[in-house]
Amino acid sequence: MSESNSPPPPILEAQGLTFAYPGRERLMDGLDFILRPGERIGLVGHNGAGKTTFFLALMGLLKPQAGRVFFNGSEACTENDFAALRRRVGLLFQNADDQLFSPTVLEDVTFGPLNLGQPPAQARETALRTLGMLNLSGFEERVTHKLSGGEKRLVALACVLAMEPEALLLDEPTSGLDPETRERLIGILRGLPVSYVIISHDLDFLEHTTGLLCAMEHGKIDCSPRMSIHKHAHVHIHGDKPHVHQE
Ligand SMILES: Nc1ncnc2c1ncn2[C@@H]1O[C@H](COP(=O)(O)OP(=O)(O)OP(=O)(O)O)[C@@H](O)[C@H]1O
Repeated sequence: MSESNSPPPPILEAQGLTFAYPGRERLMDGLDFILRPGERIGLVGHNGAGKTTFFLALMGLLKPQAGRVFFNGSEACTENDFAALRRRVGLLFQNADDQLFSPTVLEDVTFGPLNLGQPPAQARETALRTLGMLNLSGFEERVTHKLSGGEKRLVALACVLAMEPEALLLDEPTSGLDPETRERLIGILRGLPVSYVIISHDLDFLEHTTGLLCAMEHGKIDCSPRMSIHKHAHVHIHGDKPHVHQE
């Protein structure tokens, strides 16, 4: 097969990640994971399983004791490599306050495009367009720290999307959202032309926004087909494990 016919490399790949916080048991123990172009993955697992920690390792925000991370087929080794990865992969933090730091919404959403080198007028345009896409027009001059929890979450998502990322890592995006906003988020995610991984305990949300379900347990991630959410499957929590009834 000629090189041009070979499939594109995974957007993100983790090989053999191993990590423990000092004095704690291992949260990742030879963990492998692949996000391919076009894939939308739901990641479930009990509280404290290490899902957020895994995202931080993928982004280079935490250094595993062993293992490798690849971005578009190239290994990310240095801090510069991970900085480049972070310009192309958006992480929505579990806590929106970790994402928002500017006085106003517009300043916060403009920060990413400016950082990517867009001239101020273009960065402002990008930010306004992104806010509009999320139905947040009119929020531009709002004081970020005075927003409600759900509003903060959407503004944090706007900050991530304004960078026009190739892939998204979303850590519990529905927490704090009312049913209407949650529905709006489902529509937004379904319309995005990006691959993503969503950590969530909300299996109904994952059923609507992802095509593959993976579970993190005992330091590894299992994405075997039996975990997939099928169109007509009934999904619910069985014990602390996602449980899928086949037709
Ligand atoms: N900086 C830290 N130092 C020590 N332990 C930590 C640190 N950060 C997280 N932990 C612990 O590591 C474990 C895994 O945390 P993590 O947030 O990755 O889990 P999670 O699967 O995302 O959980 P949840 O579903 O509750 O958000 C937890 O027991 C947590 O208390």
